[in-house]
Formats: sequence, structure tokens, C-alpha cells
Amino acid sequence: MIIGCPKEIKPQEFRVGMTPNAAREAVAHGHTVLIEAGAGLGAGFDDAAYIDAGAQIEATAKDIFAKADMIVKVKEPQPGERKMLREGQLLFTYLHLAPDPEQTKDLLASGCTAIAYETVTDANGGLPLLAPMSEVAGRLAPQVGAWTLQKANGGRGVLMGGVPGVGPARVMVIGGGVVGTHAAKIAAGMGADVTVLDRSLPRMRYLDDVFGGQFKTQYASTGNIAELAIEADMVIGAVLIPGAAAPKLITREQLSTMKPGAALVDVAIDQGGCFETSKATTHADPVYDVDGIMHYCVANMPGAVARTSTIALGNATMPFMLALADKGWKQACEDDPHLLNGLNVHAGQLTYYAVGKALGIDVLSPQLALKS
Ligand SMILES: NC(=O)C1=CN([C@@H]2O[C@H](COP(=O)(O)OP(=O)(O)OC[C@H]3O[C@@H](n4cnc5c(N)ncnc54)[C@H](O)[C@@H]3O)[C@@H](O)[C@H]2O)C=CC1
Ligand SMILES: CC(=O)C(=O)O
Ligand SMILES: [Mg+2]
Repeated sequence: MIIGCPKEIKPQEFRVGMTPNAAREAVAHGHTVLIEAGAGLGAGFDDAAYIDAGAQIEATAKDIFAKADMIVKVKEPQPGERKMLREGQLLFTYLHLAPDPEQTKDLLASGCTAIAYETVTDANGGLPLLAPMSEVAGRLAPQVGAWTLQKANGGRGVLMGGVPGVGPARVMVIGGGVVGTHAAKIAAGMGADVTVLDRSLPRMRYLDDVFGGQFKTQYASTGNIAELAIEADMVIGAVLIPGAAAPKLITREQLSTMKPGAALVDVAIDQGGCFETSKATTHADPVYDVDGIMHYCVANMPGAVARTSTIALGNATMPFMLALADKGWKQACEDDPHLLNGLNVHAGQLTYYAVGKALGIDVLSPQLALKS
């Protein structure tokens, strides 16, 4: 198979879909790997590292899209990239279609087959291709939230750990999955007073067993969220209903009950955001103010630490990328129902129910797509 990896073009996105190590393994499996010139530079991988791994360098994204059977990326294809996708081509990347009708329309029109990293599952009920980036975004969230709390950035002027004689920042983390757990660990490590809220009692039992003493847990009822929001210096949004648009857990009205200059960090923004007033921002201009509350809503947070993120993502995607290349997508998905859960689009039809429900579009069952 010809595997193509273009340079990411989303603003301030420095990750790359394939590391030289991933390219080396694909070449060892007998595949041709095409990398766009300079694609890895932002993550610290120069063209020579890919050539050394046996890959070939192509001058433009156009060459990559024209020649490759499978495109391996990081972020959802941007409008210009969507125009280059073609019928029968396989796209393997993050998509986050539920809040993105424009991208969905273009992918359906292209006739491509698209497997979304964020909906591939594992045997433990986890999301193995989302997890590494959730670990990164979770660990970054208190760091960017602390920056947002600084006065010069519009924040309340509160230090996460306080100082002797002055109490710490109060941090509420909504959603205690991968993002929430890593965010809580780091915020607690910075000395903040942290509470994690979730709707899953087994998850809260786990968090209490492992982290009791470092941070507290509370059930994520509307009442508890409203009460804690009043006291919070920082709220980190980390909920997920896989594939679906995020539920709105703090309304615009509630902002007036919060402390002026408090920080909302909405990590769930890539699924539409879990605060009513959230809208996606970029690393170039990450924070905005609504009613005196500072919102940080960057949809590709891991891009800020591109080298760590690229290597972590590559470790997770490599076995799936190799299975898709070795067997073709149909056989690979037939052999692995968890990979089939990643199928979102095939030959002009949506194949993921939560996305169809969010966008009001009919869905072809992925099992039927395999037979088409
Ligand atoms: N902005 C960015 O750069 C990035 C965003 N993300 C996003 O972060 C979000 C969280 O991802 P993960 O932690 O990996 O998911 P996860 O599935 O590990 O955790 C989500 C948690 O939310 C909980 N939850 C669901 N509905 C809830 C509700 N109404 N109230 C409270 N808790 C609720 C679930 O019980 C679960 O424990 C996703 O939307 C993901 O796409 C992930 C990585 C990077
Ligand atoms: C999860 C995701 O969308 C990202 O890492 O950018
Ligand atoms: Mg994202």
C-alpha cells in the first residue's frame, strides 16, 4: 500500500501523523511511505530522519493526496485537504464530526473511507487512540489555566498553590476520565484544592481509591456543579460521551454567579464544548472573556507540546496503521471490531450512530459498510 503523510495545516499545529519509527515499520512491512517535505519539523523530525527510515519525501500535499491509498494525519482534514480526498481513499486521523457539519458534508461528498482515531475502542472500554492525547491535554490544562488566572492574561490573579498564610486556588474538574484524572493530578501537584466530578460511580470509586487525599470527588449533579462553580477559581471541562456532542454543564446565566476573572478551560471543545459559552480558539489567540470569565478553548491542545504528543500518538496509532496497510481496511476492521468502531464515513455514507444523531443524518451500519 502507498501510505501518505501530509504536513498538518491547522493553525499552530506542529504534530505530524507519522514518526520516522512508524515509517520504518511500515516500510519493513513492504509498504511505500510518502512524507510531505518538512512535515515532521515542528515535532523535531527532519526529512533526513524519514529518508533514513526508508520513506520518500514529496514536495507538496497535493502529491501526497494524489498518490496515497491511505492518508495518515493528526487533525481533521481542513477544507483544502478535503477537496483533495477521493473515492476509495482511506483517511486515518482525528475527525470529531459531531460538532462539524461542514467537514461531515465534505467527507461524504469525497467518497473516501474515514476512520476516526477518537472512536476506536479497546477491550477495557477505553479509547486507545484518544487516550495519549487526553493524557497530554489533561496535564496541560492546569498549566494553561494557571497562565489564564494571571492578571495580565485577564485572570483573577490567583496562584495555584497559594503561599504560606494564603489559601490555594480552587479547581473543579468536570469529567474524571483520562483528561480529568491527569488534570486533577497535575493541579493537585501544583498545590491547588481540587475536586473531580463525574457521573460514573465506579469511576469515582477508582479515583477515590487511588487518589483519595490528593483530590476529592463529587457526583456531577447539576446542583453540585452550580455550587462548586461559585467557589471555583478554575473549572476544567473534561467530559465525553464518545462520538457525541458534549453536554452543556455550565450555562451563560451561571457565569454571573462565578468569581470575576475565574478561568474556564474547556478541553471537551473538540466535541463542541461542555460550557454554553465555549467556542473553539487557537494557540495563537487562546483566551476570550464572556461576562468577566476567561475562557480557554483550544481544540488541539497537544499541538503545543508537539514532540511529546507526536511520539505518544505514534506509539498508539502504529499497530492500527500497520493492520490497515497490511490487510486493507475491510479485512482489518472485520478482524478487529474495535477498529471497526472507528469507521465514521464510507463511500458517501455516515457509519457512526452518535454522529448521525448529532447531525440528523441517516447512518449505514458499519457491519453493512463492510459488506458493500
Ligand atoms: N482540546 C483538546 O486538545 C483535546 C480534547 N480532548 C477531549 O477531552 C474530552 C475528554 O476525553 P477523555 O478524558 O479521553 O474521555 P474519557 O471517556 O476518558 O472520560 C470522560 C469522562 O466524562 C464522564 N462524563 C460523561 N458525561 C458526564 C457528565 N454529564 N458529567 C460529568 N461527567 C461526565 C464519563 O463518565 C467519563 O469518566 C473529549 O471530548 C476529548 O475529545 C482530548 C484530547 C485533546
Ligand atoms: C484529540 C484531539 O483532537 C487532538 O489531540 O487534537
Ligand atoms: Mg481536538
